[in-house]
Amino acid sequence: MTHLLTAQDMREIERSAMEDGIATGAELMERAGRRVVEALQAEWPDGGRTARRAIVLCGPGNNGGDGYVVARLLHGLGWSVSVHGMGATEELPPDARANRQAWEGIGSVVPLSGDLRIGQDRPDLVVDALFGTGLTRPVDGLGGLFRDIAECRALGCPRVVAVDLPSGLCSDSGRVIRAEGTEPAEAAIAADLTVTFHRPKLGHYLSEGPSFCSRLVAADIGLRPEATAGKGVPLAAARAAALAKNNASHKYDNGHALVLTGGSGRTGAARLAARGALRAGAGLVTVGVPASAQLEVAAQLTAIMLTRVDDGEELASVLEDTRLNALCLGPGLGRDRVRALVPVAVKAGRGTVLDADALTAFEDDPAALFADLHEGCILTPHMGEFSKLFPDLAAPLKAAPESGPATSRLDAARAAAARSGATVLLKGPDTVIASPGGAATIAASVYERAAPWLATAGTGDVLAGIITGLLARGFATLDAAASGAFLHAEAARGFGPGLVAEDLPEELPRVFRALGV
Ligand SMILES: NC(=O)C1=CN([C@@H]2O[C@H](COP(=O)(O)OP(=O)(O)OC[C@H]3O[C@@H](n4cnc5c(N)ncnc54)[C@H](O)[C@@H]3O)[C@@H](O)[C@H]2O)[C@@H](O)CC1
Ligand SMILES: [K+]
Repeated sequence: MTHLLTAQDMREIERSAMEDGIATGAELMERAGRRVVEALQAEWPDGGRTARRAIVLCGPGNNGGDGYVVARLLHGLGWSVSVHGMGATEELPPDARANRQAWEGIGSVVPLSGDLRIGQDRPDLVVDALFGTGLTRPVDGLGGLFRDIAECRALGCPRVVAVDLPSGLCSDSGRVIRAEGTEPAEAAIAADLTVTFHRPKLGHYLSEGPSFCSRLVAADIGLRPEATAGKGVPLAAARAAALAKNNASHKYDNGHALVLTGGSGRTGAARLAARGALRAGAGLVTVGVPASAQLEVAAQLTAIMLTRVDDGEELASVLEDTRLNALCLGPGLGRDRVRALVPVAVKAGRGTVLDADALTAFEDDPAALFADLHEGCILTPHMGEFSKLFPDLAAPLKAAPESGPATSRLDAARAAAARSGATVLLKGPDTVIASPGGAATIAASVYERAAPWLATAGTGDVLAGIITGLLARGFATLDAAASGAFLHAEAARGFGPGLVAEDLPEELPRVFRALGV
């Protein structure tokens, strides 16, 4: 399982490797530079043609040190290399200084100026080694150069390789560190390929990270895997063994999910969720319908059962059946029904997914919702819904982050989980899932797992249903949310272009087969 690290984690891993004599800083830097060159050769094998020209931009720290290694190695491969550097040689940290001096034995270092325009030089490659995990404030005075690089890159030349991280991007949040009023494109360099070291960082996966990194390679620089133990946040993945069913099991062994619908004309979202719960493997799924919508829903369902739930009292009596072990409220529920049904559902103490209306109906009084939430509850907001329930936690995500490490979506989800007492799944291409105790997972549909067709109406309802189905099957809360988000994205990827929400549950059998379930 891949774990995403913070900059602090990485510094600790590097420090312990040096203290334990695993490698010196100079060795790590040499390997880092070498891995970058290997990765760009593997990415662009056509780099073997003659007239290869690179501009290497080197910053004032160890990221810049890696850049001086890359410059030396590219020169050794016959490239024509120009180096533009920040800071004076004697001010650089020791390993970076040594590598700059080694480069100075080969060529010059032009002081980096914001007036540099790469369009005039027409290089094949720009190596961005300005800032990596040490970025703490907006990059100053280089906006014009960054815009120039972006404009040239948009025309197809040069290619841009980022060393460790695109400069300007915050390693812990994936947000561009920038002054209020500036655009991300003038505060960070978008790359075609990003080569990071040892393990990916949170910033490669969260927020703007993937769009600035484009392609991500995590290269081995000889740090021990054990050094990472206990560090980082795992990327969600599905475990075939956990998803498989026992051949001897009865339908009730796989739980009974109850999904509550809205009134007449508003039942589609809950039916989508119910179908998701059934395909995720719940033994039985029942939809709870108000009298006004009973006929409409009955006409649409076959394997899914139906029971009448008009108000809180009826819900309480339905829930006397303790075999109903997972509940889903929100999709299409309608605000009036939310206020009547959510408190009863939550107090029943079952695994409970609250989505859509079940969240926004508490906009005026989130504390009223949080008061009864328990560890079996999962809130599944997208950013708009999150802002309504947790406006103070959403605010720093909307403002330009002027210093690093910046508040991340993970920080916000963790704080929301702690406050609400429920697991919070904050939806996006970088879905973050946090439980009240601080445990977290990231279910990212980015890079080779991108699922752009998921951004369509009704897909969130299916996600709520899949998670409810997994809760019914007995998955622990965080695991249900993380596995549900993973399966949901895999179903979207498997179906591909043209996907609509109805396709997601029907794609799950193929996802299970591909996972070896
Ligand atoms: N940690 C590790 O295990 C390894 C780190 N390496 C490289 O070292 C990098 C981290 O190096 P550093 O910690 O020196 O940090 P950086 O090289 O990212 O930044 C250099 C320094 O610039 C200053 N700074 C921050 N924001 C600034 C801004 N906006 N304008 C001007 N100065 C600013 C800070 O004092 C910072 O320490 C990694 O990204 C990676 O490229 C590699 O050499 C290999 C191993
Ligand atoms: K960089």
